[in-house]
Amino acid sequence: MGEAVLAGALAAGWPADRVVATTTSSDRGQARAEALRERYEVETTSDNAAAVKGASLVVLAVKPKDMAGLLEAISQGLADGVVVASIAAGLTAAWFEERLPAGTPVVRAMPNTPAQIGAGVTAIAPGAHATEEHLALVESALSGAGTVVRVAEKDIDAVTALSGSGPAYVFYVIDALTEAGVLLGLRRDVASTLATQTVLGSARLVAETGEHPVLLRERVTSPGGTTAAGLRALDDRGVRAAFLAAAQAAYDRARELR
Ligand SMILES: NC(=O)C1=CN([C@@H]2O[C@H](COP(=O)(O)OP(=O)(O)OC[C@H]3O[C@@H](n4cnc5c(N)ncnc54)[C@H](OP(=O)(O)O)[C@@H]3O)[C@@H](O)[C@H]2O)C=CC1
Ligand SMILES: O=C(O)[C@@H]1CCC=N1
Repeated sequence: MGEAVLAGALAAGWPADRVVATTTSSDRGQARAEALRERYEVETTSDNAAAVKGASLVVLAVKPKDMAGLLEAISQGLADGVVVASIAAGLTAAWFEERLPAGTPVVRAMPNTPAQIGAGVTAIAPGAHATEEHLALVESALSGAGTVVRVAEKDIDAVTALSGSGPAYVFYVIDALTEAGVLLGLRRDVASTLATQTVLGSARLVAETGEHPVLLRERVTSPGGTTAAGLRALDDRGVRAAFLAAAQAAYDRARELR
């Protein structure tokens, strides 16, 4: 996810020669550093404390369990006026503020993996010391990865459950539709193309017409036709309730991560 944020910042016009990406010093981390240098022509290092010196924006993209150690390593070296943005699930702005020098502006961000192709959606929310100017800086870094929306921080766990985790639900649907096509005798590659383009086209239709999904669904559903039969099977199996339960479970899990 950190790489997607990096690619987005460069796409948004942040100059590569002013961006430093950090990795671990493990073999895997070093291989990743080499790949990042080749792909993006940015400086890389495994010295987080050195990387943050003089930075105006520090984006933290490690797993929640690794965040406390990372903050310990960088806190002393942060420049005055730096903005710290975190993309970690669960960890609140207050959690960061407790571990950073007093008054550090913190912005919480929740991107999603379509950011890799500039088609992500990211919600950002200010911590206690973050101003409009700080939010605008973070937004400018993330805007190359897709749409950016602003929310109150109390809503970030809900965002995590919906759009942060959401691509996985959609991939699950694409995979299930592909299997359904195979079950009905279609070749796997044909079924995969049909399932993928159906999800892509339907999402674009919602986004580009601005019409309500219920109305668009009704237009597909001819009286006494095939779609009505298919939708009844989804209702009979509680698929809508399953999506609500999935979002609730993801939300609850985000709150357990702190
Ligand atoms: N995946 C997703 O869809 C989304 C993830 N997030 C959040 O993004 C964060 C990262 O998740 P994700 O990308 O999936 O996880 P990954 O494990 O894929 O990425 C984390 C990366 O951080 C590196 N790392 C760990 N410690 C350090 C360190 N001290 N210095 C530099 N690099 C370090 C790891 O290196 P190594 O492998 O060498 O240990 C790894 O490459 C999480 O907090 C998650 O909640 C947010 C939105 C969406
Ligand atoms: O699964 C996770 O914890 C992360 C956060 C949002 C998407 N992936």
